Amino acid sequence: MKVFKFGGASLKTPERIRHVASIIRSHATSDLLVVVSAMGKTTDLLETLVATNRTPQTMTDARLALKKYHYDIIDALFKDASLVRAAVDAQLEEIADTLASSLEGDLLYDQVVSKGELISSVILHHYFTSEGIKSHWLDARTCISTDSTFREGKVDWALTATNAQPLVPLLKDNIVITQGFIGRTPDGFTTTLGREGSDYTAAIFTSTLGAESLTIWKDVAGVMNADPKRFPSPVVFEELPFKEAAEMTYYGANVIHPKTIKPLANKNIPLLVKNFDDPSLPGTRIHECTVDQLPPLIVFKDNQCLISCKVTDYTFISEEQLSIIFHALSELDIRINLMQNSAISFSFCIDFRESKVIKLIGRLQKRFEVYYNTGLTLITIKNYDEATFDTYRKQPGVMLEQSSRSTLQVLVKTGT
Ligand SMILES: Nc1ncnc2c1ncn2[C@@H]1O[C@H](COP(=O)(O)OP(=O)(O)O)[C@@H](O)[C@H]1O
Ligand SMILES: N[C@@H](CC(=O)OP(=O)(O)O)C(=O)O
Repeated sequence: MKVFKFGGASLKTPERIRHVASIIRSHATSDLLVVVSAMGKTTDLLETLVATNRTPQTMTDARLALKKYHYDIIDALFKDASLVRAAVDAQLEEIADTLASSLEGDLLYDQVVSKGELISSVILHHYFTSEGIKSHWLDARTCISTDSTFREGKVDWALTATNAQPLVPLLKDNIVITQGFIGRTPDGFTTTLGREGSDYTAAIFTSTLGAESLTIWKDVAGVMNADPKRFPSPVVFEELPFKEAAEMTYYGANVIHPKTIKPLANKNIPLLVKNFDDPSLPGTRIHECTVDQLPPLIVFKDNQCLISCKVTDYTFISEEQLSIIFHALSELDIRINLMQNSAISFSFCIDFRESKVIKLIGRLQKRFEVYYNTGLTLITIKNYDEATFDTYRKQPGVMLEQSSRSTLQVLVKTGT
């Protein structure tokens, strides 16, 4: 069996959804698990419904936009849209009920933001069925078990593997369509696996079911040495070792979610990144291989925050102080993207998630003088050559820089 994953960019219009059906039809009508994300920018819209600065007006606008966007897609896909409209309405009503409940914070976020995938998978299931593709709709939450770390659910692999077993016979006669990005806690709350986490869901199913491959369909020709939205003509890799792909995603190449590689590499299952618009293109095969002489890989990670902790009494930064900082980071589940220390201060760069950063700074201020900057981009150049090394070091606004024999990282001021 195989697993296919289609992201929001591949599902954003009725034409693209028709194209998804044609890709599926040309590959198989059974032994295929299809994982889908929310359509287009739906997840961003859902986030505005739970944002801390939401106003009645932004909420009304977002609700109307959500309904109109999905209705327009449904009306273009179905002759009789009433059944599918009703299914979408049911999800929208659940969102309204949840927003009116006493839930709050990250728990509320996950109950609402998870709805995008539920809506898109219902529409696709009905569309496949109307097109004669035998499709079974699966609620991914009945398989993907997580703990209660809302917004970043940690997967219970053993339970998930047990939950997924009933899929094996089901896949013999149908394709199974399910949602990326979402899971469920033991006490029945929905969790999300982190923004852009549908790739990870697809890898979990692939690994758990022992599928022969995972294909992620993207709006690019494959994995490239730089984001084509930032660079005019990057090189497309035909193949890439798991290790290189894992490092690229770790540094922030958002073509694949960082957690996707490990479950596949551990079971030696190839990951194919294929072009959605032109499936005849070879795409990129990520697997166990060696590739000589990779070109410089350039990765931009936006929305970074630099925090500097300075000791106040001229003591040098010691293991004890570092342990206080790392303990706070670990308790708040924050990952460091770059770090550097001097005699009396320790600086590190993390993703800017406002609520977490505020909590972290509050804790660190008890022991240190704390300074921070936001609106930064971390640029990583792996396998740098002389030209790229010079270009990136000399650009304006560099706040922190670090290089090893093969990798250069610069943290640059880009926003406010
Ligand atoms: N190294 C890279 N190679 C290819 N695409 C990249 C790379 N880095 C960033 N990207 C971006 O990733 C995008 C695809 O990811 P994404 O928008 O998350 O797709 P989806 O919605 O299908 O999950 C591309 O449009 C491209 O701009
Ligand atoms: N819809 C979620 C999960 C996801 O993975 O989406 P996409 O596959 O479109 O990146 C998000 O936008 O974060």
